[in-house]
Amino acid sequence: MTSAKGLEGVVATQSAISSIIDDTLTYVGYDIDDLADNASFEEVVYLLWHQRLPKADELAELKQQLADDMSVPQEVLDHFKTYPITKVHPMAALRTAVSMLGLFDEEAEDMSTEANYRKAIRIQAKISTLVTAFGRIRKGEEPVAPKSDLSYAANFLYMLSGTMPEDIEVEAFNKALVLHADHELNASTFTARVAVATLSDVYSGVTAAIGALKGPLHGGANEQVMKMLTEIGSVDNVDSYINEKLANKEKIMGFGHRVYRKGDPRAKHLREMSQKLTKIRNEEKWYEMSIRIEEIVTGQKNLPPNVDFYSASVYHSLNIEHDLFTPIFAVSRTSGWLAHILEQYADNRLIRPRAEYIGPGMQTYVSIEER
Ligand SMILES: CC(=O)SCCNC(=O)CCNC(=O)[C@H](O)C(C)(C)COP(=O)(O)OP(=O)(O)OC[C@H]1O[C@@H](n2cnc3c(N)ncnc32)[C@H](O)[C@@H]1OP(=O)(O)O
Ligand SMILES: O=C([O-])CC(=O)C(=O)O
Repeated sequence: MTSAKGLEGVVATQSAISSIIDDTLTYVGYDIDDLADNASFEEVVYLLWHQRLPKADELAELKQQLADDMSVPQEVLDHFKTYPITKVHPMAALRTAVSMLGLFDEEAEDMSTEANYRKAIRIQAKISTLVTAFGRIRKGEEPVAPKSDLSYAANFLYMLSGTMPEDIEVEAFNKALVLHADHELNASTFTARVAVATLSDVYSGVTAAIGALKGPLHGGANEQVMKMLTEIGSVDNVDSYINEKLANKEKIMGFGHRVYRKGDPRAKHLREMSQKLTKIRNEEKWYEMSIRIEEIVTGQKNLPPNVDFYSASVYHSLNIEHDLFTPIFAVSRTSGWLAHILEQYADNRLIRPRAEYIGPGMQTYVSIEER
């Protein structure tokens, strides 16, 4: 037996949801550039779950279902107040909260296709309520109830800030949600599929996936990018900061990718949004610093930015607290996780690879007195 470290290059499943071929990302055959420029997040959710774009009435129905299901059991909100709330990372809180949601879902153990689809809608609806409510409760503010006439993107921003978002903010946020929705067999999606391939329930799959997304080599990188930008502080400091990191062989967060070689097609959309929003906010330094970092890292290491790099300055420009960046990634990626979970159930086989054993050969047990 031979092993591929990190399963690099291993094709572990078939999927009809999204593909990365020659650095082109598609959702069900639609180019991500096309979707980023034209689609609403709700349309993308439908696309990922049904493998076709919705007709107008189907989209209206999904939007209605999502709006109807956004409220979260009071017990889950109250539970937030029992956490050491100013210290816990919001991704850790979200991981617990999604698991707890399952306790209040009467259909949690119903494994029928219909019940699993209904749970997908409920989880997608409630996850943005959870993130925004946590963001408020930890500051001593009351959660804000969603408005049923707002889009998913607008509702998130509204529930988080308590004020109506501007059109440009909704446009940027919707685009970010579309861009993050799915990405073939990334680590968190694989995690979700492994969990449910044991025929565990949907909540297990999403909870496990949140845990995998949290790490800085995956979704957690967007928060680390903002930490780095904040530490650098100004364009003048970029060169020395980045050169020192590279000389010390440290990783620059938001760069590199396991699959893309020429570059992540999502990054340019976020770069464009970052330029627009930082200009509107009169805080161009975040964009200018990012551009200079990109020049250095691509120039010296030939590593292009990934989706996490420019999303940081975009979310910062939307006045979102930095530790909520990864939970926002989770809000969007939940749609992809759920699509993969439903696909896994539809043609399931336990996922159980092998390990190449590299430990000692056969040994004889020695009693504790003789060791
Ligand atoms: C949504 C997402 O999950 S996108 C990815 C988000 N994560 C990040 O941005 C974190 C920074 N990037 C990384 O750590 C990596 O590029 C990953 C995890 C994304 C991909 O990792 P892998 O395919 O396993 O590549 P690996 O980590 O083995 O790196 C290969 C080489 O490139 C270097 N490298 C990779 N990424 C970076 C980086 N961001 N900065 C500097 N060097 C890097 C490594 O040091 C290594 O060099 P070496 O061969 O001299 O030792
Ligand atoms: O595909 C990956 O390995 C990571 C990634 O870009 C994503 O999950 O969006």
